[in-house]
Amino acid sequence: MIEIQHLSKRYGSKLAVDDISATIRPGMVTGFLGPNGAGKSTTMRMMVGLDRPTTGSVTIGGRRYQQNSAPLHEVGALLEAKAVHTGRSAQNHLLALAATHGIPKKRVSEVIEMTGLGTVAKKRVGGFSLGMGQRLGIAAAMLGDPHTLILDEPVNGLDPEGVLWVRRLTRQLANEGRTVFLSSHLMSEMAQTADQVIVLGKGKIIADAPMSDIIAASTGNLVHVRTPQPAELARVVAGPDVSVTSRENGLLEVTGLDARQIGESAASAGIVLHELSPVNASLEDAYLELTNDAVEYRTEEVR
Ligand SMILES: Nc1ncnc2c1ncn2[C@@H]1O[C@H](COP(=O)(O)OP(=O)(O)OP(=O)(O)O)[C@@H](O)[C@H]1O
Repeated sequence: MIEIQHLSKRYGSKLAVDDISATIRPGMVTGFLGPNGAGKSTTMRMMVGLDRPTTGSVTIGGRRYQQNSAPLHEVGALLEAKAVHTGRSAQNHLLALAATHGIPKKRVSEVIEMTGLGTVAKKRVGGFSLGMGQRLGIAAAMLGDPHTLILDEPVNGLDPEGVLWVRRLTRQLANEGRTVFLSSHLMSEMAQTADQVIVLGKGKIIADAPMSDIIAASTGNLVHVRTPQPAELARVVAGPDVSVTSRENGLLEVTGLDARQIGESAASAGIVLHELSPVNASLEDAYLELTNDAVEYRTEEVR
């Protein structure tokens, strides 16, 4: 379990993380979502003691990272995939890491196997692609067989097969009862990976909810109705939770009823319909809407 309490981080005049509190539970995959610059990496760095909080605290398994006597057994983290001595082979990098943490050599072979690095384990890390670097980073995070995994953009640079692999691996680790916390700026990726999602925007938490709730909220029941009798239709569908908005030439936007209910009301009143179409906002739209005010760097629209 990771507990974040009133955590803030200021860099000069920039408040990168702004008083956030959250609990990240074991046995599930928690996604950490937000646009570039939202403060995800800074939060994750504070979790593992690489950055010092300006205020507040983070504990993992009830202790601050620095208080863990065997941190690699408690927490595995992938933060900067390429933060590796590039002259070494992947295997030697992992062996050195294992040796300094009292981890047996056998475990190195296991994580190499687990991350699919077998064929490149003896190659110099300097020549690794971004994807292979990510796999090596995940191998290093897994070395101590930790209870908690913190992965910053783990699918970055991976091919589709690699993305699927990360998804299965994180699911398996969560099923084993571990705490799995991973960041992404892609809603589509998170939708398929995370059980719970924390959305960060400009250093603040703007949502902390089960993924299924976020998906359900994004598919509200807006229905487009086109009819030559808009006033009559508005009258027959009227109700306390129903709203009807008139758009251009006979198009009505109805919320609060689904297409079947509207169609049946229209039929029983003898109203002609030219169009009856449910409009489902995509999950990506919901995410953009959620983070719209919280985007740090906006690309100017090309004219
Ligand atoms: N060492 C630093 N010094 C000054 N500002 C920093 C530092 N690290 C991060 N920042 C700023 O803090 C804010 C949050 O950055 P952070 O990297 O945590 O965001 P992020 O959500 O991880 O985004 P990305 O996906 O782009 O990495 C940004 O405005 C960034 O420029």
